[in-house]
Amino acid sequence: MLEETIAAIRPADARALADARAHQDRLTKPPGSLGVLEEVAVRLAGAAGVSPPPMPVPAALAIFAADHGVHAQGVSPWPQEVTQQMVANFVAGGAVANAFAAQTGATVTVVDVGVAADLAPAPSLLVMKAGYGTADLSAGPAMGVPQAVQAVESGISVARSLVEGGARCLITGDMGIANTTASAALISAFTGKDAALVTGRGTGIDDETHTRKVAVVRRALSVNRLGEPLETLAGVGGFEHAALAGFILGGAAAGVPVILDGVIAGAAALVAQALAPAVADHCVAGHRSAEPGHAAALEHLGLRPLVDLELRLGEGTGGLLAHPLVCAAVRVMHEVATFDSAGVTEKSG
Ligand SMILES: O=C(O)c1ccc[n+]([C@@H]2O[C@H](COP(=O)([O-])O)[C@@H](O)[C@H]2O)c1
Ligand SMILES: Cc1cc2nc[nH]c2cc1C
Repeated sequence: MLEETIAAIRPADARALADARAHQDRLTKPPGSLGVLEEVAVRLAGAAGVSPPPMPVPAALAIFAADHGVHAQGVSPWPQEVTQQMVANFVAGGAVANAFAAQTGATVTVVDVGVAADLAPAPSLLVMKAGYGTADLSAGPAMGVPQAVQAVESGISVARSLVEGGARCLITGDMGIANTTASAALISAFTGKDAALVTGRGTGIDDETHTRKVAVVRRALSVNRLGEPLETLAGVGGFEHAALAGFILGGAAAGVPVILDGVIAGAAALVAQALAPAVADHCVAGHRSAEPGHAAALEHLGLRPLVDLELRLGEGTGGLLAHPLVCAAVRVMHEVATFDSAGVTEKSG
């Protein structure tokens, strides 16, 4: 399933990109006046292979949840049970992600890919466990490569079934206490940036904890074999990173744009990009997280974040906030009159 998905991912279509740029310049606005939004619409045209690209509606958010053995190293101020408690909150509709999803009309699917407990069944909860939390990545591999592949394929199948159900835009979400440690390790491994530059304060840690967290990330990078992308993922990643990498690949393979949330999605997108370099052509960076590794990941992916509101929540919140901007960018391509059709005189010279 993974190989077939990677093989189905096409780079941006050059003809659709050129058509979209030309169309932007015929619309009744000074060329370039919509700034970054013009580039977003052009990107989506390239990804879809047609200009104008389809409207990215309806949108579907998938929140992948998992626990992390590295929590035992004291890298997060929150107890591990918060992961399962927040999953229950998502399912009950009480989290920020639920409010933002309602605001933009996105559906919410919650996927347990490795929470360290069995959760109460619910219609909006998919149970696709690759384990009950990872092993401590600072002591050895977080998971086996077969487990990583299983979680990646879970993400692919969630993307596929959302698209089969009618979704025309996928938004990444995550939940996992201590997952900013794994994110920093993945980002350092894939970008080559030093651990100290990409390790942040996650949910809010003091200086002493941050120093320990940087050391934990360094240890993770030295005790694990960092070679093939799946080996690196299995060594220092989390089950939600694996599933998110699959979700991103699955959306790209299905020809549906994927709006990335924060640092966890950024780390997962690096895995996806290492497996299928063209995948970034199908992604939009919803926002830039306050977590320092996120900017490094986005730079490596060649993506420019749409909003920067100093968010550091995860759950898909930054991706959800960007969705109306992406919709507006595409709507312009469908509805705005051209200089010819509206009889507006073009600039001279
Ligand atoms: O999305 C982000 O950029 C982001 C930045 C900081 C924290 N988070 C969320 O906070 C949790 C991880 O934080 P921590 O401090 O436990 O590693 C996890 O549930 C993430 O969704 C998310
Ligand atoms: C309360 C809480 C909510 C979250 N949502 C995503 N990560 C989170 C971490 C905490 C601690």
